[in-house]
Amino acid sequence: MAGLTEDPELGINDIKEETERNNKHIDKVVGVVAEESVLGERDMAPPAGGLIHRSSSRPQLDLSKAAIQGNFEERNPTILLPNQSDDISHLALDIGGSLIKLVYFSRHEDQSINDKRKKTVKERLGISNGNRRSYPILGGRLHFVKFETSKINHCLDFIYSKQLHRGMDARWNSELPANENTVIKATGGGAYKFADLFKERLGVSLDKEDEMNCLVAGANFLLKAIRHEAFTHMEGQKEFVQIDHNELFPYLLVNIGSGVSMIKVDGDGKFQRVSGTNVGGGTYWGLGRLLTKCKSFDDLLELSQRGNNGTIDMLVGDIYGGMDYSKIGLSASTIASSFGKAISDNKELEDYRPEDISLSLLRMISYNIGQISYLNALLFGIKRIFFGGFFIRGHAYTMDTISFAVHFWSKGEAQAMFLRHEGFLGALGAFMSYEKHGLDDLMAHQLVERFPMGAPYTGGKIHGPPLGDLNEKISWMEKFLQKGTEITAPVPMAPPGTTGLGGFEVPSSKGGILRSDASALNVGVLHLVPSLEVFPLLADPKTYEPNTIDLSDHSEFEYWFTVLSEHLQDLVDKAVASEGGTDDAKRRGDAFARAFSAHLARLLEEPAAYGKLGLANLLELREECLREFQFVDAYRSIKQRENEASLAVLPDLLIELDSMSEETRLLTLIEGVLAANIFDWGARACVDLYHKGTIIEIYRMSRNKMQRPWRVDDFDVFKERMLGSGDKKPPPHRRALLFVDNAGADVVLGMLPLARELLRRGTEVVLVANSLPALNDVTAMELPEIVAEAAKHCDILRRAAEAGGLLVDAMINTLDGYKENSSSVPLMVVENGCGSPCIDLRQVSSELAAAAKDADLIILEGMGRALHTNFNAQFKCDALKLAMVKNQRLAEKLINGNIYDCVCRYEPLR
Ligand SMILES: Nc1ncnc2c1ncn2[C@@H]1O[C@H](COP(=O)(O)OP(=O)(O)O)[C@@H](O)[C@H]1O
Ligand SMILES: CC(C)(COP(=O)(O)O)[C@@H](O)C(=O)NCCC(=O)O
Ligand SMILES: [Mn+2]
Repeated sequence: MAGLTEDPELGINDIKEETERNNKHIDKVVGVVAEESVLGERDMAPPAGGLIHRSSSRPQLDLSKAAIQGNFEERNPTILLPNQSDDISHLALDIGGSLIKLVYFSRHEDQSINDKRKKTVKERLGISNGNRRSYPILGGRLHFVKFETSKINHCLDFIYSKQLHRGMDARWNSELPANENTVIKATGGGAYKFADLFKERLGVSLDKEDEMNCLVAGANFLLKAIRHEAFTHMEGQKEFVQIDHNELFPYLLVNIGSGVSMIKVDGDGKFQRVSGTNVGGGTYWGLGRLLTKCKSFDDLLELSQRGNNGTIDMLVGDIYGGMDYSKIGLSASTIASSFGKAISDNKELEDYRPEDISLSLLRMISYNIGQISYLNALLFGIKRIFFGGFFIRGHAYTMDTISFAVHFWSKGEAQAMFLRHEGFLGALGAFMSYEKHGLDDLMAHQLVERFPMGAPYTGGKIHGPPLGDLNEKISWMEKFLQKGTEITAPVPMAPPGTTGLGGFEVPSSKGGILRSDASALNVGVLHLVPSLEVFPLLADPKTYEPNTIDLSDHSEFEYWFTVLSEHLQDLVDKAVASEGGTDDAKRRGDAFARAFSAHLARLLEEPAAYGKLGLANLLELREECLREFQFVDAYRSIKQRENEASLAVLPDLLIELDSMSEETRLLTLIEGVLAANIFDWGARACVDLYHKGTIIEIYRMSRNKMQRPWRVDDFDVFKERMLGSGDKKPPPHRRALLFVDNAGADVVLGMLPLARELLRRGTEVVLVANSLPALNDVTAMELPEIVAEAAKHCDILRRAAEAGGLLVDAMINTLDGYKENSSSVPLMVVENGCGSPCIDLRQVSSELAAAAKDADLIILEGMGRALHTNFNAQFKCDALKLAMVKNQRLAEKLINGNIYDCVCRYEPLR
């Protein structure tokens, strides 16, 4: 299998070498997946005995004279440790008998743009400086990688090449000498065994942390902080589970590494190692290697997929002459004795197929561990068992076998669960043990998992030296594709029925769905964004599910796979054009297309590879992928052109609106929002439409076609809330949050006039827009200028924008005489914290969260924000969801309607 790697900065070893050797022997490239890197000279750590002299002192954090930096009222102020001389590394290791696991942190570049809009919004909303957390986590990324312990030199070279052994400050400032007192937290036996080697090669001390402590700390962190970390795996079906923090304990943690530990966990730091077994991952790999001559663990696992253990295991039927032993509930295919047939006098090792041996061994060991785990769960009255360790390897058959054993023996009482970061528990725990990095209380909403290029294939492996820059990344992609055609083709499946279904009470993973390495899970990079918050107006954040479309339904995934694949070329063209169409842009465009196709192919093969996947995640993945190849804003010029065209007709529209009665005007405004939502460059049907007329023509056409009742039409209820009935005049809403969608007509001719109406009625309006570009969506950065332009033609908008501090720059010369308008309700703009056409309201900017506190009306607009996501979301205030459906299948599925049907769903707070 072609190997892309997990880490964004890593490339496949062979490919890297190819690049350096000027394209010779390209045929080596694909199909070879070395587990670890062979690093180029420039990345090599100094040889043993070299460079940095020893220091035996074991540094501690010096908290004396610790002081809060900046504002004391901030929730998580930065803490300065002036007397802290030793530089704390943000790398932690778990050096096990088989594998070295590495977790490291890289800091974000400081991206805070302190523009005036943000400042005024913050002042108005009474927020100081977000909620930055304490020293030194100011946002960053957590990376996960692994090496074989036998190749520890590659690991040392990797650490050296990334300068992970230098403390944070030294890494950030290359002028600073490496601090000889740097300590690295490490756990696992290798922390003792290799301490001297680390000192000699890297000049760092390993600060040893207890292994069990780390496993538990890692597991607790993952289960609390990462959404959908745990999943069940039965009969080939993965199901992600969200565990309530309050109901987490007690559980049994079974870590299947080289050996197996069973730990009863009762709380944070509260645990007891209750059992273990020496028959573990090392046994499978060790015995398997001897018996099959396999060269790698993955090969051994792969062999098992084609095996039939019935040729080597003694089955009940073998003993009972083909019959079941039904009295005690054993079918003829139950394994009576693993490897029992090998007692045969007339067969030698060579007479057995390696495939059969591997499967027999895998089943024996997995089943045995499942059974011992169950017994311990029974002994301690525990219902939940989490399995970790790299033996599991996300392998479907292994998980099914373990689940089966637990389910069978406990008669369904106990449940086996697995973890996406299976093998990294200890390393994460060691990482957590650094004091004062503030990570321990991070919440799920502050972590965003990303799968940068390199992610499509299995997680955590290092295949080559770190890629230095964008250029290396691109050439890696280019090389990859020259040979990597198989990446876009579905992975071939093993013929059905060859996976050895005859066996003990069969975990019924079908041969047909077990594919080579397909289910091994990808581990992404965790982005820590401490300023993200849960949207406070969600009725119930615990049950909130942003995605309307669940892509675990395979036909659904296939449909969207096709839609996104077909749209890809058009997107690449736009992206390349947005960067001037240069050769460099073309190269990046190609690389982007390859990377995104690779993601799609990986997901087609294993939809759960990146965790729980909804349509919103897929759309966001595409945007992330664009950004990765430095396409900042692919639709920039399209947005500009449409803004200008729309702003030119806005004055006429406003005059027309003002001539109407209140009632007609409200209807026309909502119609206008729906009609203008047709300008969506992400929808195939609409893009085809744009070739048929000018923006204004299409807008008119769209408006003329508006016919009530819309497919979902709650307008009358909304109107009553706004205008009342008879003499009853309801009070206006206090504050409305308008989640805007597309630039151009959508925002200018649709949402702005609606905002203006609300302002006129005395409602404060907050326009909520994307922090980063996505398709042709308008961003929070772009809005003030658009509003300023519109305000030139409209008093209401002008006064409100002034009151909201939006016109600080833009209107400086046109505002004489309108300086103070304290009487006007303000119009504000806040960013939503995301860069996607959809929105997950569990992760919004602190700015939006603050703005939400006084809001009693939210209006979600567009397909991405109101249909793909949040269609079923419930709020603590009135909510209006407005969108035109620009996709036939979605229209049929969601509203039993047709393309271009409209949704006006109003859900008043009851
Ligand atoms: N690439 C690999 N090389 C060796 N063993 C692997 C590999 N991938 C998975 N394994 C399995 O994982 C086990 C090691 O798991 P791990 O959790 O890292 O434990 P340890 O800390 O004892 O090294 C091995 O014994 C083997 O069964
Ligand atoms: C990406 C989008 C959600 C953006 O829609 P919007 O929120 O702008 O209304 C939408 O264009 C979409 O679902 N496009 C893919 C479907 C298609 O091309 O038919
Ligand atoms: Mn959009």
